[in-house]
Amino acid sequence: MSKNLLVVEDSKAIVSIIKKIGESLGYIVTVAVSHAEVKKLLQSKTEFFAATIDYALPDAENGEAIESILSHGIPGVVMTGRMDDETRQKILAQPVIDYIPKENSQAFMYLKRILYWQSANIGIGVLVVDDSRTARNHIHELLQRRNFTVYVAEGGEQALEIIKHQNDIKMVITDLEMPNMDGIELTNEIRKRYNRDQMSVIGISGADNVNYSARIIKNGADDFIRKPFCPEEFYCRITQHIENLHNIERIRKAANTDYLTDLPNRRAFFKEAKSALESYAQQKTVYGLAMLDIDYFKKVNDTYGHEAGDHILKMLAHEMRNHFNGCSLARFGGEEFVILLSGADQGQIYNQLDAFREAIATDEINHEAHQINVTVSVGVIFNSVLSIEEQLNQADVALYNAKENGRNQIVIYDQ
Ligand SMILES: Nc1nc2c(ncn2[C@@H]2O[C@H](COP(=O)(O)OP(=O)(O)OP(=O)(O)O)[C@@H](O)[C@H]2O)c(=O)[nH]1
Repeated sequence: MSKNLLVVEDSKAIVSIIKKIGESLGYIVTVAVSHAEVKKLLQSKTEFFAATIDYALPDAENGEAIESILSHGIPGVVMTGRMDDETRQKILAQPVIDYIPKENSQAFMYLKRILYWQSANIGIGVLVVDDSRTARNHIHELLQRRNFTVYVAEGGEQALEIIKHQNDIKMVITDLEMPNMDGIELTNEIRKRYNRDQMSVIGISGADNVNYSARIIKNGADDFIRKPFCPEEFYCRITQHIENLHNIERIRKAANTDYLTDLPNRRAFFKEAKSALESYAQQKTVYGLAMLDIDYFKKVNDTYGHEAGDHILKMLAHEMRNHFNGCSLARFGGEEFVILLSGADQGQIYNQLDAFREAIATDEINHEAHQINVTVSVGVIFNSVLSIEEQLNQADVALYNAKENGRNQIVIYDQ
C-alpha cells in the first residue's frame, strides 16, 4: 500500500526534486509551503508515514514546524540550508529521523536513501545487547525511529537465545563490557552460526581502551562505535551495514535466478534438489524428476517474434508456479524447464504432470493481437539411487523420446 509523505518546503525548485524522489519510491506526496499549511494538514484525516521538513519557513523561521510535526508522531527528516553548529545541535536534540544540510546534490541522494530505508526497514530485526537499561533504551529509541523491529537482551546468553528464535534479525548491536558473556565472546558465538553476509554485528563501548575497536572487528564484528556517539553517526553506520547486507542478498538472488522468468536457474536448482533428494531418500518419499521442453519453439519465435517467445516463457513459468506450488522448479536454459515433485505414488505424480501438459495445450496465450497455442513434451524419472546429474540425463532421454513420439506427451524413463 502506498504511504503518504509530507513535504514541507517553500522553494518550488526543491519541492519538485523531493516530490520526484518521493514518487520514485512509491510515496504519495503532499506539499505544504508554510507552517500554517502544515497545521491545517495535521488537522486533516491523512495519516503521514514520514515528513521532510525545511527548517526555515516564511512563517516559522526557527524550525517551529519540526515540533508541530513530531508532536503528531510523524517521523521527520529535517532539511536545512543552515550549517551552523547551534542549529544542528538544536535539531538533533529533537527526535528527528535525521538532519540533512542542503549543501549540494548529494543531500538529495542521501534523502532518497533515508526515505527508501524508512519503509524498507519495516520487517528488519535489530537486536540490542547491553546490560545497562539506559543504554538499551536509548539505542532502542533511535532504531525505532527508523522503523526497525527492535529486540533487546541484557547479556550474551539471552542474545543468542533471541537470535535462535527470531529469524528476522539481521543486525546485532552489542556493548563490549558485560558480565558473564561479553560483547567479544558474543560476536564469536554469532560468527559460528552466521557469516557476515547473513548478519551484521556492531560493537559499542564507552571504555577508554583504544584497542577495543580493532579487537572486536578482528573477532568478527563489522564495525565499532564509541560512546557517546551522535545519532547522525549512528544512523550513517547502521544504514551502511543494512545496505551492504541488502546488496549481497540482491547479488545472491541475481546469481541464482533466471532473469526472464524469475524461476531458480540451473545452479540454484542443483543446490535445492540435492538437499530435497536426500530428505526424500531418508523419508522414503516417492518423487518424480521431470524435464520439460516447449515444442517447436523456434517456429513460435519465427512466426510471432522473439518478444512473443519471451512472453510465452514467462507465462509458462507462471503456470508452473500455479500447478507445482511448493515443488522445486527451474529454468535450465532456452525453452527447457525442470520440476522436482513428490507425491503419494508414481501415478499421482504422473497425473499432476499430465494435468499441467493438458492445461498448456488447451490454454491460448495472448500476445499483442495474437492468440498463441503451444504444447510441451516431458520426460520423467521416478525414484532413483543415481546422482542428480545422472537422473537428469535419464529424464532428458525420456524427453527426447517424447519428442520423437510426436511431442505434447509425457514419457517415463524405463529404468
Ligand atoms: N524468445 C526466446 N527464445 C529462446 C530463448 N532461449 C532459446 N530460445 C529459442 O528456442 C528455440 C529452440 O529451438 P530448437 O532447439 O530448435 O527446438 P524447438 O523449435 O522447440 O523444437 P523441438 O524442441 O524439437 O520441439 C530457438 O529458436 C531459440 O532461439 C529465449 O530466452 N527467448
